[in-house]
Amino acid sequence: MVNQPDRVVLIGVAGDSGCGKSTFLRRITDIFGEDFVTVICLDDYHSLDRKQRKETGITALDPRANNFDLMYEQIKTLKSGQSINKPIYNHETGLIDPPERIDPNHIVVIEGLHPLYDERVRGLLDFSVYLDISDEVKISWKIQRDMAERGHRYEDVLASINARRPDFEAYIDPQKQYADVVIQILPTQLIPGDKEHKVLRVRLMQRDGVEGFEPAYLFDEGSTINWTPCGRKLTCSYPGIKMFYGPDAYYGNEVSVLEVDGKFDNLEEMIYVEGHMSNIATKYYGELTHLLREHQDYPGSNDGTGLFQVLVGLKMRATYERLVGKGEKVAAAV
Ligand SMILES: Nc1ncnc2c1ncn2[C@@H]1O[C@H](COP(=O)(O)OP(=O)(O)OP(=O)(O)O)[C@@H](O)[C@H]1O
Ligand SMILES: O=C(CO)[C@H](O)[C@H](O)COP(=O)(O)O
Repeated sequence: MVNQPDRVVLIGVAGDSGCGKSTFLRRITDIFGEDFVTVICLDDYHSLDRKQRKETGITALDPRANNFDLMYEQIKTLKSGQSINKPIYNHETGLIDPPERIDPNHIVVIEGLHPLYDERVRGLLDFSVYLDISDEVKISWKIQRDMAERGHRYEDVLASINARRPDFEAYIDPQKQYADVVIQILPTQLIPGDKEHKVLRVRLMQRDGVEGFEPAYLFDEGSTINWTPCGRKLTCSYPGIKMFYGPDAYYGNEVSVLEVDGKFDNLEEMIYVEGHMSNIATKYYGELTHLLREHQDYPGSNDGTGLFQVLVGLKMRATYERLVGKGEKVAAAV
C-alpha cells in the first residue's frame, strides 16, 4: 500500500474461471500502478474445501460453498478503512490456509465467481464489471490453456465445463444483470460458421443512467452507427473489421452498446479508432492507443477484448477520481 487512503474505492470483477479475469486485472493495475490497487480473489471465501465439496457434491460455484457473511463483513470493514484478516483458499492443496492481513488501499478489486451475488456485497461496490464469454469461446480458451499449459486431455476439459454448467447458469451468469458494464465475448459474424474463435466479436454493454458514468460512444451520442473503418487508415486483413454503436435493452435496463468484430493488424493505427470515440475518459489524445500498444503481448490486445478492457479501466479511473474528489488524480499513462 502506498499510503493510507482517505477513501477506499471498491470495484467488482465477476466471471467464470478462465474467462480472462487475470488479463483484465493486469490492465487495471497498469493504469493505476500496482501499489495503488489491492486485488482480492473471492475464492478465498470458499467455506468448503476441495475434499468437502467432493464429498457433498457441492461445487465451488454454489453459494453453499462460500461464506457470504464473512465476505460482506470483511469487505465492509476494508471499505471503511480498516484492515482485515482474510482467509486464503489454496488452489494447490485444495485446503483453506491460515488467514493473511489485508490493509485498505485506494482501489480494492474483488474478483471471482460471486462479487455481485450477495445483495449486501453488491451494495458496497462503486463500479462493477461482468466478463461474459460465450460457451464456444470459453471452450476454445480453456482447451487451449488447459491442454497446452496444464497437460489436460480434451475430453476432461470439456467434461469439466459441462459439469459446471448447471451451477454456472444458476448462480454466476445471472450476476451480469447487476453490472455497470458487461464485456460480452462472442464468435465472429464475419466468418460464417467459424469454429476456430481466433477472430472475436466483442460487445461492451454500458448501463445508462448510472450516476457519474457516461457511456463511451462512436461518432454521435445516441445515434445508431455501423462503421466499417477505412482500409487505408486501419490495416485489417481477412475478414476485416466492423464496429457498431447503438442503444439496446439488457435485463430491462437501457444500455449503450459498443461493438468490435474482427482484429486490428497494426496497433499503432488504433489512434484512428480512438479519434472517433468519445467519453473514453483519457487524459490526453492517444492514451488508449498508448495503453494497448504498451502491452501488445497480453491476449486480446489486437481485438475488442483488449480495446474494451482498457476502456473500462479508464472508466474505473474516472470513477475513482470522481469519488475521491478533485485533489486526488491518478497519473496519466505515458
Ligand atoms: N482476450 C483474449 N483473447 C484470447 N485468449 C484469451 C484472452 N483473454 C484470456 N485468454 C486466454 O484464456 C485463458 C484464461 O485467461 P485468464 O488466465 O486471464 O483467465 P482467468 O479468468 O483469470 O482464469 P482463472 O480464473 O482460471 O485463473 C488464458 O490461457 C489466456 O491466454
Ligand atoms: O471456479 C473456480 C474459481 O477459480 C475454482 O474452480 C474454485 O475456486 C475451486 O478451485 P479448485 O478447483 O482449485 O479447488
